[in-house]
Amino acid sequence: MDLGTYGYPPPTAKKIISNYDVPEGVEVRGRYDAEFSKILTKDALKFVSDLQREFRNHIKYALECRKEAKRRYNEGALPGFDPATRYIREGEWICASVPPAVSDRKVEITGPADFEDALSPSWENLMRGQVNLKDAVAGTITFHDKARNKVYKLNDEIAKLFVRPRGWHLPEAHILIDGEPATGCLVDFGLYFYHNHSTFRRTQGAGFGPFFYLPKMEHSREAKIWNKVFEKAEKMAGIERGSIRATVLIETLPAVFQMDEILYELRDHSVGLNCGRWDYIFSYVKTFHAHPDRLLPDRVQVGMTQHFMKSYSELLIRTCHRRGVHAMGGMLREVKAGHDGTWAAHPGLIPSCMEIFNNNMGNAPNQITTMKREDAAKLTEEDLLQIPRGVRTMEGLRLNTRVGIQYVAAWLTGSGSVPLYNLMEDAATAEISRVQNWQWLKYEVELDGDGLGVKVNKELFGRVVEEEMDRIEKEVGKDKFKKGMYKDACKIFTRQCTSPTLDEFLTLDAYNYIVLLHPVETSKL
Ligand SMILES: CC(=O)SCCNC(=O)CCNC(=O)[C@H](O)C(C)(C)COP(=O)(O)OP(=O)(O)OC[C@H]1O[C@@H](n2cnc3c(N)ncnc32)[C@H](O)[C@@H]1OP(=O)(O)O
Ligand SMILES: O=CC(=O)O
Ligand SMILES: [Mg+2]
Repeated sequence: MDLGTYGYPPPTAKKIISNYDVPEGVEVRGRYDAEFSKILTKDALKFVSDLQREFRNHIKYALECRKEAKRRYNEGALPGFDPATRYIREGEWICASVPPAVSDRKVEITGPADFEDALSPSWENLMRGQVNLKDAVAGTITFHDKARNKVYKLNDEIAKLFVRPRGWHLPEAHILIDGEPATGCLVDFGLYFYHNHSTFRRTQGAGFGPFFYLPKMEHSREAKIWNKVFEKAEKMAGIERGSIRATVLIETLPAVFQMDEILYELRDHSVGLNCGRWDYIFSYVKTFHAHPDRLLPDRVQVGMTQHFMKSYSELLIRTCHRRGVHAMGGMLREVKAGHDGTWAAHPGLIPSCMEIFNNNMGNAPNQITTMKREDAAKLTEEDLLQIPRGVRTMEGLRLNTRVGIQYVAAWLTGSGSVPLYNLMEDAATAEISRVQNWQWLKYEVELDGDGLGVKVNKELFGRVVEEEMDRIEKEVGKDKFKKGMYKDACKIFTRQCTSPTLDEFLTLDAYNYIVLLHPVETSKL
């Protein structure tokens, strides 16, 4: 049978069996579950399909523009500030004032409300995520871990939820709107907003919200679409314009030249920008994948002290504070530089993060008015693009391969966030491993840090893959190795590292492996 893209049958004479009550033009091809049906209500799906129909052409256009920019970078052009929007960068304007509910954001725990880097977007994960979010906003979420006989419930004082929908590029293959897969982020946003806006504003946002993180944008035209989506949502809900607030992750290289423009588009809905450093490194490689003079050293050497990273975070702080909103970022170095808060991926990190921010900021909730970083105004395109310094080693190649394969194996089996070798791996960090291997192979780079003059080529990589698979098997044990999807992961990762053209996203290809469509039966007609 021809399964077409994402494995669903082409629209011939098939009758979909689904117990979901759907509006006109919408098909739900994910597994039916009574819990999910409380999320996938006809009205909520109608809201999602309205968003899809109104914005699909804007989204298609924005993704086409990404391709066009890529073509230019591949021909040698560099990303830079857009002369056409100088008036926005130089103009005096500020964003709407920060809602009191989120004025202090010194430490944000990541994971629980993430549909993005930390999540494998299977139907089960996404829908369970929506069910959990609804219960969390209602304050009723509980979990009984039977194996450990432990019951989890919310404390009296709870963190404010920021939900991170997927990036613009990811489809949701289990929901078809007018015969096409829905845009993943509109499903994530639409279902969550529809069910929770009212409770959220009452219990968490002090009249504002819901709050969002927006990932992986490359241009302000993409922020403009989000702004319009927010306005439409506010209108549908009958709430004041500017109620919804979002922090945009600056995590692509082109977006660093668009920070003012992105804030400007979202000025009624913004609560700042965040340095998404891992995707940013990935994006550096991707943007310059046709530039052999811009090869990265080992992944572990690309930290915040690299000039291009330091410049990016300083310009982000300056931009945010000039426009009256938060600059979210990293730790000690960054709090001193002017960041207003950080992410912690594990609760064990919270006390030290909190201590560092409290010690450096005193009782102030943030540094928006006190750390203007006007000095960062002098940062140039050259600063933001400076080639990272360091060396490449065999261990770097091995680690990328070992981590990349294990991450993809975990992702294929439902986990998007995996602690490996004392680091928290997610889709963004796995992307660095993938594109770095691709780049080194493509340009047959010399591993100059080992002093052996070894060049990376397909033969060497093939051996590395074999040896690292053996090592993974030893580390995780034969049983887990057999049951896990390590061989599929190895196939996906290796294909992407060696393909003649660089795949846009690791997860786009891997998504085909996790789409599980609802059974179909042949129509009697
Ligand atoms: C580039 C980026 O996008 S960065 C952000 C993306 N990455 C993330 O968000 C990662 C988030 N982190 C996680 O999901 C988890 O920490 C994991 C899955 C990696 C590890 O989880 P576990 O295996 O449960 O870790 P561990 O056993 O050390 O956890 C200790 C306790 O902290 C809890 N915990 C761990 N991480 C988190 C978290 N992020 N949020 C809330 N609670 C957490 C665990 O539930 C556990 O609680 P318990 O002892 O009461 O049962
Ligand atoms: O989303 C965060 C990142 O670093 O990427
Ligand atoms: Mg990211």
